[in-house]
Amino acid sequence: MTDRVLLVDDDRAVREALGQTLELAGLRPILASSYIEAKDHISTQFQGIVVSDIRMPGKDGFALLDHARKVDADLPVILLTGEGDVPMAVKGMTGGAFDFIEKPCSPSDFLAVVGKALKTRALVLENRALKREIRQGDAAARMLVGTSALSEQMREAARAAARTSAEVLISGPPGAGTAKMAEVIHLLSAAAMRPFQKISAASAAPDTLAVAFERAEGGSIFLDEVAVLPPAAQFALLDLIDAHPGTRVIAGTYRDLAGEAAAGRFNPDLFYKLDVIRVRIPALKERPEDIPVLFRHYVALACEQSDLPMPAITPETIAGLMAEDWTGNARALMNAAMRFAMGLSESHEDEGETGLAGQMARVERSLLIEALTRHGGNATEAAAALRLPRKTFYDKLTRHGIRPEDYRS
Ligand SMILES: Nc1ncnc2c1ncn2[C@@H]1O[C@H](COP(=O)(O)OP(=O)(O)OP(=O)(O)O)[C@@H](O)[C@H]1O
Repeated sequence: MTDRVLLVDDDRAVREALGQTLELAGLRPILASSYIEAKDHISTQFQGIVVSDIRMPGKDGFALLDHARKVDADLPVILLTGEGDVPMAVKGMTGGAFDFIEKPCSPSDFLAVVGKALKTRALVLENRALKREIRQGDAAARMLVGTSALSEQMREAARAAARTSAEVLISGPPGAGTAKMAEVIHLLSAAAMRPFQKISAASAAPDTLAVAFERAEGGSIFLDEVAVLPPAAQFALLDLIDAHPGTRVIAGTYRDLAGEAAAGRFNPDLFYKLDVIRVRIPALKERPEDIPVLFRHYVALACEQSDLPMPAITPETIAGLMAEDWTGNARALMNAAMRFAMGLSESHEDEGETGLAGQMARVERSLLIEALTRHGGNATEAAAALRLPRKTFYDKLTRHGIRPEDYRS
């Protein structure tokens, strides 16, 4: 929301009176008494405008106007002038001020000028956000990394959920990215500029939930692992959802919530309230093509963050990664990437698996899993896809300890 007004005046009485006027109008003033105090609030992302007195001890309002124009030429600065100070006002306008207001002025005149400037600012920020989005792709493309068809389905699901304001239930194994998905849905939604609150359900008391709803008003609340929400908090959540229709609840779970409700371990009314839009995050082993992509992404990120040179990622490293089960999903892979970037990755040499035979076995294993996943656990179809006789296929499954039923969709 573009509702901030950086109000700069060395006269405390004026500052407080105008500040109150702004607050009464539902705006969020930041009061400053000098150039120095005001300066650091000014940035290209500033969600508001500047109103500054011209005459101040030290650097004056013109200096602040100059500074603001240098940081962000599209940031409206309104100057406050003394009564009849026309030459000052003219100087301000030629210096790029948005408008000027003569002191003393009525609250309605003051708010009219401020309102116009805020509207201009909102349009500029919105335009920039749109341009950024066009340049970088949307939040789903940027934040949900992966090239598999399942990844693309995930991004589409995020976009579809974001187009509505209904409750969302995200299911997925631990570490697979439920929290990330919730954030993406929020960022793509019409409430993107409102707050996003994340709560861990296991420790959530009714009071914690009430505070979160207050803070997130108009935005989204993400409840991590909602199945373990204590019973009292489950009741409170039902009421809070009804009392805050403008705030969206996005719940994450790695348990079967319908099953939990049927077994009497989860409030069924709450289940139905949350189960409006379903988004499933597949485990990493269901989309092995994403493993190298995610790994490279996080190695590059870790190197950038720690100012390290990007290490070479050899086909052997990739083969090793592909052969792992990744029960810890994206989180575990991300940690492995961080360790790798820092040269701390564990060596498999002791396991005697780095030779050609070991690497081929790992690749073979990942291909078998991939085929089973793609064919929903159907061994006949998976064997046909790999052009293997069924018997050979089953022998290989046994050798690798793979069970087709684990991949049934
Ligand atoms: N598709 C993805 N692209 C990029 N990063 C991802 C993706 N999925 C998950 N991650 C990253 O993996 C880590 C784990 O994701 P997240 O915290 O969302 O998982 P979670 O399912 O909520 O885990 P848990 O419930 O166990 O905390 C995060 O750092 C997240 O940024």
